[in-house]
Amino acid sequence: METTITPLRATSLGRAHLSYLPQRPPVNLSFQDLSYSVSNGKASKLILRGLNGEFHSGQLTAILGPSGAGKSTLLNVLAGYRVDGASGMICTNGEARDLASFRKLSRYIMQEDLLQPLITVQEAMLMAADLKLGNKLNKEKKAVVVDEIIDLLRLGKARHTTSERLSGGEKKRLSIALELVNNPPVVFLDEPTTGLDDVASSTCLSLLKRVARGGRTVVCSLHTPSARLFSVFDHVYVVAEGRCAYQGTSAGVVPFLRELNLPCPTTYNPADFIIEVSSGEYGSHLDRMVAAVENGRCQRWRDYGLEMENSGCGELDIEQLNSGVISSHTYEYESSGYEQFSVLVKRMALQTFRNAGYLRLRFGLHVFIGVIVGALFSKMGYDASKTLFNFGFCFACVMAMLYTTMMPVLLAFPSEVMLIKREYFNRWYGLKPYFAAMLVSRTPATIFFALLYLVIVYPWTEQPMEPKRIVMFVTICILVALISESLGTVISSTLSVVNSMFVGPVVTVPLMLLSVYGIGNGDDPIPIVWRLARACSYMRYGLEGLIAAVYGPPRANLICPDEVAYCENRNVKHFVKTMGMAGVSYWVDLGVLCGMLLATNLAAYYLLRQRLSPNYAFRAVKVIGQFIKTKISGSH
Ligand SMILES: Nc1ncnc2c1ncn2[C@@H]1O[C@H](COP(=O)(O)OP(=O)(O)OP(=O)(O)O)[C@@H](O)[C@H]1O
Repeated sequence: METTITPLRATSLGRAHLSYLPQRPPVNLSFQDLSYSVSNGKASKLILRGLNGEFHSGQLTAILGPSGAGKSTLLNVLAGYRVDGASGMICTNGEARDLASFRKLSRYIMQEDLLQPLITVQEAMLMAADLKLGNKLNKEKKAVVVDEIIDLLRLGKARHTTSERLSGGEKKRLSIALELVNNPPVVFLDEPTTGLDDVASSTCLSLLKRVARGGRTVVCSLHTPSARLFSVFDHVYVVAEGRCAYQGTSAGVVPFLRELNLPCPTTYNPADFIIEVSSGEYGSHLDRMVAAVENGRCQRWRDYGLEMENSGCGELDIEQLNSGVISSHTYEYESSGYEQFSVLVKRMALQTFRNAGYLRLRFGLHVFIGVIVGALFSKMGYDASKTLFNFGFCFACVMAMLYTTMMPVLLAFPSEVMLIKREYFNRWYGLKPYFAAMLVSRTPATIFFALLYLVIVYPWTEQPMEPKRIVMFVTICILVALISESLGTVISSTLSVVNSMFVGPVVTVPLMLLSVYGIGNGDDPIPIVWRLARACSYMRYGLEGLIAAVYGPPRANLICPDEVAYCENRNVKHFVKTMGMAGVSYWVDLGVLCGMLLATNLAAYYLLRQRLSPNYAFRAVKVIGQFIKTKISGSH
């Protein structure tokens, strides 16, 4: 379908005045014999059992059911968030769903409000508009779109508040607002009222109903809504034990149950009652309910009471739709890779500068470590009686570069991945622009802090003040810092914070030990296995590079203090030989470090891609991992 952008008239409902948004086709969603199972290594567990149903555009649909019934799973499968393990047919407008095309048309708002921190509502909305609408609209029109959505979701008062300071309800509304920016025809929401009080839930649901009235298919999974909230829904789909226990209007619930000889007490909330009945609190009636609605096939209750309520979708003035066909949609992003890159760099830079506390902490940390290292190795650069200690200084620099850059990544990146996952799934941007923006935005800070540390320690420890040696030393330190940062990204791109913090040291300690393996051996050869293992340690190349920068030829003999009778390591060449680094070339080390930086970044990119959309090999590895985990936990 050609996406045309025309100003839309205000709807006759006078509620959803959205101008300039791309017109989209209405999307009716239906599914037949939908099953979903998970394998836990030993056996597979059937979670959804042959469900059928239809969710129409212009309607607000609730998926209800007892806890553990399969509501979120159904939503995940319909949204395409979970694909493996699903069987059956999912159709859009009567035709088999094409997942890639469907993802472009649908948005999934997850239970947790994963919002970019330190960005105001207005900024977040404008950035979302830049990413999702590209250059099809000029700045002024994008501002109009943003203002209208902010008004629609009543976020005007919080316009200049940063996302972490928003209330629970405002966060939820911002999550919804961000996904409405390019007018998606289908919106899925997992538990949109969780954590909200009754008033906030009511506001949220009536806003969603307005969104639906704009012609979108809005589907939410919900726990037990109050009777007032329940009546807001146009369509209710009850799931119990992975089967459909009711499908129809909210008004149809009571007569449906009455027909099955399950009269709802007049003072009772019908939503609570149908959930209690389906969960077996009044005996086992689930089979009868499932049979009465033919596991979701029966349409008898679909329009029940709609004439009375005058709220059927037939009454709607759905102006934001046109008659396009979905299948001819292009799968491209609305904005170019470069546009995505520049918006993301701007967003990341803004977040970095606003995070003053973190910047101050990082600044303080580098100064603190610089002072400690400087004091420990004070004036040892020219002192022939302390040459061995000066070697220790070079090693300390490698360690400082390793831990000061890797640890923040291990701590912060796993949460960032969750955010990327949401935005990537909802097609805000591609991974390449994101990854490039991440590298561009974080590298200057890494270089700045490495320099801050070196400005303290280099002169304090009296290393040679020759410009060439300084540049060589600084370059190696920066490369070690950048590799450590990328290695942190490799580790944390697939692991949780806890696991990352565990795996980080587990990976780096052997690399650290290997970097000093064979030191002091002089010319004695070390076994090939250890040589090969040592070749994998970037810290080894870092250490060699620093030694070459400081002691590489031409360097005069060191000064032996008067009070010391004999300085064994006065001759630099002799010292380097004793350390087993006689044949070391600075340029080879530099080249290998550059290669390793490239390799770690490629690995980080690959793993992040697999985390966001895993290929078969990666999924197989995950299943094998789960299998091993089950075996291990089963054997205890
Ligand atoms: N990956 C999985 N492995 C094993 N069991 C799973 C997995 N995912 C879901 N389940 C099980 O499937 C059932 C349905 O889960 P789901 O999250 O869809 O329920 P729900 O209806 O949304 O529940 P709640 O209202 O409590 O959030 C639960 O019993 C859950 O334990």
